[in-house]
Amino acid sequence: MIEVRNLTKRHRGRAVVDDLSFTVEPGHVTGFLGRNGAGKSTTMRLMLGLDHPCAGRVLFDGVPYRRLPEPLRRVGVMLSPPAVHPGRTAFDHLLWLARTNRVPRGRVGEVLETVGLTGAARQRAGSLSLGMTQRLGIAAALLGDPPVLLLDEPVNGLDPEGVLWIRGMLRTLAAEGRTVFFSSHLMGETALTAERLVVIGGGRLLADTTVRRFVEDNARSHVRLRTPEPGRMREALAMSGIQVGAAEDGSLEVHGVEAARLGELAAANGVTLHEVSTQSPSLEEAFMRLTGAEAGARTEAGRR
Ligand SMILES: Nc1ncnc2c1ncn2[C@@H]1O[C@H](COP(=O)(O)OP(=O)(O)OP(=O)(O)O)[C@@H](O)[C@H]1O
Repeated sequence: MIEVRNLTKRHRGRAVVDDLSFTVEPGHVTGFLGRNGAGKSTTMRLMLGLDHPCAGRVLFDGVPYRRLPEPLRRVGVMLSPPAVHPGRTAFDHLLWLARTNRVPRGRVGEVLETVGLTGAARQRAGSLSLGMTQRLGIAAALLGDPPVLLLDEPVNGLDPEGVLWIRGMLRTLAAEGRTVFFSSHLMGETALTAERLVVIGGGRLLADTTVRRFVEDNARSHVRLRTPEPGRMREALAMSGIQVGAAEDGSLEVHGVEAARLGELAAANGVTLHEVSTQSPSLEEAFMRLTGAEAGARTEAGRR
């Protein structure tokens, strides 16, 4: 479990992480989302003791990172891009990490296999593709078989196959009872990978909830209507006091009215429909709505 308590960091008097508190539980994949400059990297650095907080603390199963006796065995970390010596082979990079952390040598081959890098074990790290370097970073994070994983943008640089692989990997690790926390700016990917979300804006906590709840709370579904008679459909809707918007593809968008009612209305008015479908909102829509509202509120507060 990771506990972030009242974490605060100021740079030149400005709070970039502002009284941030959240808990990351084991057994789930938790995504860490925020717009550019929201404070994700600073938070991660503070979590790992790479930066000193002005206030607050972060505990990994009750212990601050710096006080963990064998950190590699307690918290697997991958910062983006992974820090790898370009002249060392993938194998030697992991062997060096294993030796300096009292991890058995045999574990190196195991994690190389887990991340699909066995064939590239003797390749110098500097000659690995971005996707392979990410895999090597994940191998290093897994080396100590830690109960907690903290990954900064683990999907960066991975091809579609790699993205699928990491999704399965993170879910498997969480299903094994580990605490899995990863930052990302890819909403679609986060929605598919994470069960829980921590969302920050302006260094403050905006949401700490499940992906499903976050979407339900921050975005609404709507009905899409496609018709060869948009003018007549608009008229029929207007007669019933229903407001309608237009999507970029020319279809009509209706909020707050059930698809069945719209179909019946079209039939009653003799309007041909080619599509009546309920569109579920995406994590991206929910995120934009929440973080947009929060950024607007901060701008307003700044003006006052
Ligand atoms: N050493 C520093 N000195 C001054 N300001 C800093 C410093 N480090 C970070 N900041 C500021 O703190 C804010 C948060 O930065 P941070 O890199 O943590 O955000 P982020 O959410 O990781 O963004 P991104 O997705 O762009 O990486 C930014 O406004 C940044 O300019």
